[in-house]
Amino acid sequence: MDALVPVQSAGQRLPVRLVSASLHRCIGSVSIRRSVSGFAMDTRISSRAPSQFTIRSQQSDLKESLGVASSSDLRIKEWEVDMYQNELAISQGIRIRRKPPSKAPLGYTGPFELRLLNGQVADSPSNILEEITWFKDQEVSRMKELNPLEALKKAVENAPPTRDFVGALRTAHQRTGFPGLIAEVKKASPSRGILKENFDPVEIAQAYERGGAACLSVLTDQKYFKGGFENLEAIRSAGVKCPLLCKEFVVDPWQIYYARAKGADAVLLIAAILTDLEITYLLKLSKKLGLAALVEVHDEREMGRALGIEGIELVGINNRSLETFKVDISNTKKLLEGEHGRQIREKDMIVVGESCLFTPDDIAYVQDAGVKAVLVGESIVKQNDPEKGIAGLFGKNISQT
Ligand SMILES: O=C(O)c1ccccc1NCC(=O)[C@H](O)[C@H](O)COP(=O)(O)O
Repeated sequence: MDALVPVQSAGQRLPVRLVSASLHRCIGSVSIRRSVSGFAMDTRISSRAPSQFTIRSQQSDLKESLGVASSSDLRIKEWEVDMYQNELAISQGIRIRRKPPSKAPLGYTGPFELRLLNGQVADSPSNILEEITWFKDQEVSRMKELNPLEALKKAVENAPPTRDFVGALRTAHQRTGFPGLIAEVKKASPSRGILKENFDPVEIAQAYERGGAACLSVLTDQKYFKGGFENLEAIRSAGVKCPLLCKEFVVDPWQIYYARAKGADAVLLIAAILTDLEITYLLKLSKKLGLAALVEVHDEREMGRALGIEGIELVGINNRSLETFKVDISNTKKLLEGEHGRQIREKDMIVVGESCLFTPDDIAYVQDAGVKAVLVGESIVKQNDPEKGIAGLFGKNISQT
């Protein structure tokens, strides 16, 4: 397993001196906790009915490595690390909390007492993205029980090679003169409700491919988008050649392995819910597994963060705020102006214009702003014939024929 890169990345400022100092002291614990929650501990403890003895000895290994004496000390350490993680996220302008706030465990004394005493902490999600993120955290824990990491790693080793997602977008852009299309296979969304009643993911995917899509985006979230990993698998096994983006809310490295095992060629990393360190790490992991990563941003701050992270090839600008649902395609133009636009051109990154694109004028608008690819769902999935929907969107048949 890759070692985690240092917690404090270049240029990052933490809000409180005390926390900064504590974070440095805690780097060891953060790394341990991240590898614990992401990989080692959950997987080992959950792997097929371990005996009480195994669990106890694993816990005592962990206690030893953390230098704690009792289970209550361990709970305190874990809780503290979550709090540090929150501080780090806040310092990067991330508003989405990764978990519902929890009270300090009994016996805790330390810097977070001050925050808890001062702050009014809302314990229900502040917006839909936060709600999804909290739900995902729980869902992933349950899914890990059923699919331990070690088994997933074996599946990944035996999986067929991935397809070149970024290459397909570049080729389509060169071939058609239009932005390469990532066509979204989506039955429903929180903002728009049900988009297509008789939803057949394979039929839609095949129609998109015939219509000239370069890549497909497949919603795998069940609760909020009525998607599923079975759709990803079915599209892959039906012989669709377009590279596939697993459209998920990634909060844990385990999900990257899972996406790869289920046939994805690319994953989505949403800057609004992930810290710079997490994006850096998930990006490296994705590359290691042969997956492309689409890093999605919505505002100037997130774009600035993405540009500071080494190795990002694909940046998506979402015209929809995932917190308020407000849509505005001039967001793409705004984020590509000035210094950010200059850096993107210099690095030859592919920018993907995402959401709310309905007409040839919309496509021309985001293309003029500088995108080389677009991600489109609603306007084409809703059509009786999604193949024709693509021609309507571009004002032209963009298929090979
Ligand atoms: O679309 C939503 O309601 C939504 C809510 C919370 C998180 C993500 C959400 N959507 C993801 C997307 O942004 C779109 O699926 C994608 O960009 C395509 O957009 P569109 O062409 O407008 O369907």
